[in-house]
Amino acid sequence: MASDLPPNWEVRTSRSRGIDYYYNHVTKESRWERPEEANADKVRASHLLVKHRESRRPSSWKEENITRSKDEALVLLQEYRRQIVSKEESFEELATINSDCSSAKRGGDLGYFGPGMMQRPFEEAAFKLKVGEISEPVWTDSGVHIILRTA
Ligand SMILES: O=C(N[C@H](Cc1nc2ccccc2[nH]1)C(=O)O)c1cc2ccccc2s1
Repeated sequence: MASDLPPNWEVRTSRSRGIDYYYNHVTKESRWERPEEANADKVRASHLLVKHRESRRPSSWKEENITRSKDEALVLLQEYRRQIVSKEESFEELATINSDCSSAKRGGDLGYFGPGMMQRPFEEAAFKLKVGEISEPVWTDSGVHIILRTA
């Protein structure tokens, strides 16, 4: 995404070849290819996960043995989504209280991630979102999620 150079890099022109190269004045490294921002192919997102009895690990910090059905999990998640979209509650607040993922301790924040780092349905949904947008319910082997893209 960001086309500007990462910190400490500058463009120089090779005297012998007459073409641009890239020089890092801190590390004194030079290279022909343009250095990309570290997060160029990454997104940052938070999520609220509701697990069910068929989840890959039907247990969480909230509940040792999760027995709700998939349908019950979806009803719960859709109510959380309604409260967030109507601005009755914040995403961070509801994720902290209700998410069955350990990221609940960080308001649902998963940090930056790139392709191949999260379960595929989650990754595909997250990369489709614009910053600030909340997904529809997304099913993975872990349960059902709503995702907020934050960067
Ligand atoms: O896989 C995790 N937690 C699982 C539930 C889960 N399953 C997921 C699938 C996709 C994205 C996030 C997900 N979180 C658990 O607690 O059973 C992660 C927790 C955290 C915490 C901080 C940052 C990344 C992660 S990924």
